[in-house]
Amino acid sequence: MTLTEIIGAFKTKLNALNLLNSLEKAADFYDESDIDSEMDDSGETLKNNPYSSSCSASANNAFVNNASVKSLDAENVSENRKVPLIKLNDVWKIYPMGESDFAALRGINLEIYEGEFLVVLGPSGSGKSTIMNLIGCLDLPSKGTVFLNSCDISELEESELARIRGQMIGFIFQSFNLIPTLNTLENVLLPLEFQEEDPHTARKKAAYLLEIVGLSNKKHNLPSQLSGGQRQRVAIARSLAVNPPIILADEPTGNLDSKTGNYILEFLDGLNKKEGKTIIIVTHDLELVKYATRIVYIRDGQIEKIEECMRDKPEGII
Ligand SMILES: Nc1ncnc2c1ncn2[C@@H]1O[C@H](COP(=O)(O)OP(=O)(O)OP(=O)(O)O)[C@@H](O)[C@H]1O
Repeated sequence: MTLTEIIGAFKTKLNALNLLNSLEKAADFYDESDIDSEMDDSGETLKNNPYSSSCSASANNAFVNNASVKSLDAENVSENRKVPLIKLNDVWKIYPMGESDFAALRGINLEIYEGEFLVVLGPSGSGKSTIMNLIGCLDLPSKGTVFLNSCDISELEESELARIRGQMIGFIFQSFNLIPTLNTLENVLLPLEFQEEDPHTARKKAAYLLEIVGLSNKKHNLPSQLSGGQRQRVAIARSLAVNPPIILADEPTGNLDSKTGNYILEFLDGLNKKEGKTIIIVTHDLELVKYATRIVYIRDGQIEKIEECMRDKPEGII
C-alpha cells in the first residue's frame, strides 16, 4: 500500500457515538505477562474513554452506556443484513503475462454482510492477496463488479473511493505497514489528524487506543524499536482510530509467534462479538477458521466452497 493510499484511507469521518466502548473488555484478552501498559487490575487507566459521547472530566461518567450501544448495533445489524457491505459479482482479475494473460481470479461471486467473521482460506498462489485487494477496494477487477455499500466502485473517482474506503475499512497487513519515521503515537494519530480532529482530543484518543492494545509505555518508540507483535498492535490501534465497520486483515498473524498471534486473533474476535465489527481475514492458516462465522475456500482463483460455521453469533445479531 502506498503512502497516498494510506493517507486516502485515513481521510474519514469519525462517528464517536459508535466507538469501541467494549474494547476495554478486549484488554482482558491480554496475557498479563505481555502487558506493556500501566493499566492496573481494575482497568482504572482505561476509564477516560475519549470516544465516549458522555465523556467528561469525571472518570465515573466516562463510559458510553453499554446497553445503549448494543441496541444501536443490533438495529443497524438487522437492517444491514439485507444489503451486503461488500459484494463481488462475477469478478475476474487478469494479469497480462507477455503474449498470454493469466487469470488470478476467475468469476468470483461473494457477498459479505455486517457482523460476519469471514475467513478466506487458500494455498499459496490461489489468489488470496488478489481477492483481498478487491474486497478492500484497493484494486479494480478486470471483469465483473465490486460493490462497496451498494456503490459500484468502478464508477467512483479515486478520491471519492478513497474517502468511502477510509470510512468503511480498517486495514491490517502481515507486514504492519507502519510509517517508519513516525513514532507509535504519531502513527495512530495520523488518521485523526486527517480528520482535522482537535489536536488535544486526537492525542487522548490515540493514547486511549494504545492503552487498549497494551502499548502505553511505547508511545515514543519508532516502529523499528518495537517487536513484531507490538508493531501489529500499533497497526490494530491505527486501524481502529477511524472506527470503520469493517476490519480487513491479510495474514495478520503471519509474522508473529503463536502466543502473540493468538492475542491478535482474540482481540479481533472481541471486536466482532462485542462491537459487531465485520472481520475479514485472508490467510493460508487453517488454525484461524475456529474464529470464523463463514469460511470461503479459494483455489486456483475460484471459490471451491463456502462453509457456514456454528460459532456463537456476535452479540446483537438476531
Ligand atoms: N502482477 C501480477 N502479474 C502476474 N501474475 C500475478 C501478479 N500478481 C499475482 N499474480 C499471480 O496470480 C496468482 C495469485 O496471486 P496471489 O498473490 O493473489 O496469491 P496468494 O494466494 O496471495 O499467494 P501467497 O499466499 O503465496 O501470497 C499467482 O499465481 C500469482 O503468480
